[in-house]
Amino acid sequence: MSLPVLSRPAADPPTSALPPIPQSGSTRKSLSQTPSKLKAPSRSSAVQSPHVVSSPSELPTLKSPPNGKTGLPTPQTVRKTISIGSFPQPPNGVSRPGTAASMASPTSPRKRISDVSRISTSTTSKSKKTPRYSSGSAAYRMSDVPSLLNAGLSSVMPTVNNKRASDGQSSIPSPPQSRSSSANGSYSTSATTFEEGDEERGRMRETEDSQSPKTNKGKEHKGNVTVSVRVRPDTSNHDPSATEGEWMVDGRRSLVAYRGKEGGDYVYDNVFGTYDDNAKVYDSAAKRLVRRVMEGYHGTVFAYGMTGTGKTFSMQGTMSSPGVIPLAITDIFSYIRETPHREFLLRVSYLEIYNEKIHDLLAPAGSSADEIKLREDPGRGVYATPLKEEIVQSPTQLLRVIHRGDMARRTGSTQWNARSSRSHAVVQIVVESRERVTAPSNSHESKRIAMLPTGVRVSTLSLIDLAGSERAADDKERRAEGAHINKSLLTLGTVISKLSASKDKNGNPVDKDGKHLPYRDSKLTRLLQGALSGSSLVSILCTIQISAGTSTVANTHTMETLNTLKFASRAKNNIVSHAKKAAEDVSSGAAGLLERYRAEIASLRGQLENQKKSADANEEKQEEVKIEKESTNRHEEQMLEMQLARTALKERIEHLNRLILCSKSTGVNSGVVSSLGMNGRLSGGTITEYGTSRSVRSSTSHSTLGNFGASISRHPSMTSVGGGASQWSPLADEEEDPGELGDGMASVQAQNRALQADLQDKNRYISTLEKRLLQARRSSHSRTSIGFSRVVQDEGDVQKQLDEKDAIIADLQKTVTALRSAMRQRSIAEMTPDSSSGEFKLKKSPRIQLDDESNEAAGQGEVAKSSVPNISPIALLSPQKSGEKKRKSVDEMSKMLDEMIQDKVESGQLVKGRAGSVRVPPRSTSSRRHSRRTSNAQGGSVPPLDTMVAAIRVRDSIAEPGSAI
Ligand SMILES: Nc1ncnc2c1ncn2[C@@H]1O[C@H](COP(=O)(O)OP(=O)(O)OP(=O)(O)O)[C@@H](O)[C@H]1O
Repeated sequence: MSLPVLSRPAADPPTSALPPIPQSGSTRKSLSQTPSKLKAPSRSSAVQSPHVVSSPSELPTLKSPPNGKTGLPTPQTVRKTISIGSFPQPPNGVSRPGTAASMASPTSPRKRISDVSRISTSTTSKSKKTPRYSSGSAAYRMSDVPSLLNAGLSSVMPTVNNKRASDGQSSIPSPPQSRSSSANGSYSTSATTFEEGDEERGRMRETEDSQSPKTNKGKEHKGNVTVSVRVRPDTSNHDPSATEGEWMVDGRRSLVAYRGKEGGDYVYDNVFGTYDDNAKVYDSAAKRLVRRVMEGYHGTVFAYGMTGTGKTFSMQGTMSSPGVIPLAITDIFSYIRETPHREFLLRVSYLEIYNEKIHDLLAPAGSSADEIKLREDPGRGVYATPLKEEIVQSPTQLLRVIHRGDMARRTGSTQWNARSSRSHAVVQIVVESRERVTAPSNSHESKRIAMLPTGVRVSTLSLIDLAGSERAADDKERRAEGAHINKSLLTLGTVISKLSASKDKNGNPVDKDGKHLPYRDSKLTRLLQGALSGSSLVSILCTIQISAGTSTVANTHTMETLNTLKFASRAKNNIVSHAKKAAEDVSSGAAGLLERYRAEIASLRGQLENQKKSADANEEKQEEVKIEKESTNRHEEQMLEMQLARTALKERIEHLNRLILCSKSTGVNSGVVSSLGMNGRLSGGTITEYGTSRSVRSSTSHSTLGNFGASISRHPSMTSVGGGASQWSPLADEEEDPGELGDGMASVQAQNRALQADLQDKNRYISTLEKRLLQARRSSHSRTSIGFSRVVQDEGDVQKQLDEKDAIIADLQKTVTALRSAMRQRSIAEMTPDSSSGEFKLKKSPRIQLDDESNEAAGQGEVAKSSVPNISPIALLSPQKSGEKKRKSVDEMSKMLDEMIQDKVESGQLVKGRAGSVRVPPRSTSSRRHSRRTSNAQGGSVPPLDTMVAAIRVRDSIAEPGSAI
């Protein structure tokens, strides 16, 4: 069969978001005028459908088209349950549905389902006054019913002549495929190619709504309610031909007709046959509602039907054929992707009503949650609380959450369904959206934008899988569950029927708010109150299973199926939706999570920036502290170095001070005297020798012979005394140092050391000379051996030189000996300033005294003992009188030495240097001869120096008996 191409309506497609009720006045009128004549095609009288004609005689019949050659029953065989507002009404007189009886008229014995297409054709062809109607009921319905859920469908539906794959019937084609996105990428749905235009129309309607409120005033929005019927394939073993002729399912015309007892024709928004899959069901029954929810409307989709008829199958589906819920989730996220100018926040909850108790299916297993109650809020409507809500960001995440809830749902095996849902399950997806604000470029702007009063729109999509109505089960528990289920379903039917009953003569509900309706009789109706009372878009999917035969089961199925069909008819007729797009709430109090999150994000951003600033400041501070610390460390290091240097300097100073003190106290420490081994000499000391030694000291200090002065500081003796020759610097001042007690004792000591240094230097000088002499001898011998004849003439000169050297050496040795002797004498003089006087003994230290006792006569010791008072060693060692004598002797000795040196200089034996030093001059032959002569002429006469040397030798021979001079 080819259907005529649907011509676009002359007028523009509907542009109102919430279009006026598509019912013509006649339609509503006809319904209102004929309620008494209509009765439900059900045996049950509990709920009477006012839209079903009970008698074919009372109903107008559809005439066959003039060219009707189908041989199909007369038009009256097709019942018209067309009072459903969203459906286009046939022209006058043809809208009255036929009855079951009419369907079973002789002219049209039982029609087989396979004949439906012909039925449809014949039916429409008979309507002469309404050629459009004859062209296909679905086609003109959609064009004439610009409801929100099928808004503009006619305008985008190019043709309606698509052959229906199932049942060989034509049906409303699905919108073209617009996307293939899915949560898992495993499926796709048709649908949204036209949605851009659809959205545009939606917006236009929205604008019109706001600009011309009168347009919708007083008009019903029945087009916002979609009722669909889905026929489940019969899996029973009975002969499928048994149902033929008894039931007719015409998907193209959305018709279900029962020609049995109390049968009739039922037309809905959608009728899905056994071969229609879930995608088809979703596209036709729920897709647009989901889209409207994303635009800001509340929407409710629920499946109603007898147990085992495919409610869960339709809502959840399978992996290969996902149902309404997963497909809706896919579309939700597709919409979000396609709407970049808005931002969304999704949160989902999942509850079940089991035995009239609400359970949170997302609550962790085993958690003792509080009892969930239903509350009502003017803004939110009726809602369950406390209920766990999860914010989801992807289809997969949302599907996982719902799957988790499914796992927690109560199911049980019944005689009709191995896995029967024993509860009503409600998935609620709350969609928050707002205009997207430009991403801030800086923090200041961020704060400013965050404060903008952009409103948040909150809408809710409720996807409900009701438990199936059922006959009393054998099992007790199942019976109890069934009782609750049936009670709630009965209440639902009652409410829906009362919705109808509460209408006034004009067809308007008397109580728009539904205050007097028994919503509170069950949790289900209470929860569905908002949807049933018209604040939301509604899509009801009723599932049936067609059975034939006369068996009890078949009869039960038939009864239940008819009840379901009646329920669907009542729902379609009675539910009036006033759904409006939710306003964008700019008040902070009622703002949704999105706004709160936005504010929180702004606040967190502010905090982050503050933290960043403080972190930067901290970093700077730390840097400063670090630099400061480094400088402090450097400073400390410097200070430490300085401290060390100061300490070292201090130590040096102290050391030097100690040295000074030591040097000053050298004469004080009598122990030093004994360490010098003076005791033995003390006994042998004479006044003459003492005086000699003093003169030597004087000579040293005043004449500064040679390098004596320089050598003093390096003298080992100084080390022993002062702890280090190098630290002995103030020698020059020593001569000026009057001594610790001002008696010149320290000077004497220093002179003593100076003499020792002199002695050392002289020794070195002597050894140097000896070495040179030896070298000269060697070279002389070698020269002799090489060219003896040639040098023999110089032999005399060499010999002379050697003699002269020997003489000088001898002189120097003598001088050294004399100096040494003088030193010793002076030391003795220090200790024995006046050996002849009894004063000495009196002033000796006790130690010296003891030593004396061991070396001298006992008598003297006794005197000493008896006469030694308790006098300090300093006093003993620093007798004023003896000091004067010593100074005098030293001066005399110095004077003598100076005279001797002067003699030597004058005689040419010594040459004075620039710095007052003296040296032996290189002798000329004449001078050497003169010297020899002088020496010979003098014979044994000894010059004054020699005399002194001799004296010293004498003394040395006393002091050092073993030493040979
Ligand atoms: N249209 C269909 N096509 C194929 N199989 C279907 C269809 N509808 C239902 N079924 C199958 O029928 C069985 C029962 O379906 P389902 O559980 O959905 O029924 P129900 O109405 O939810 O029952 P209950 O109310 O007891 O939960 C399942 O095995 C399901 O796969």
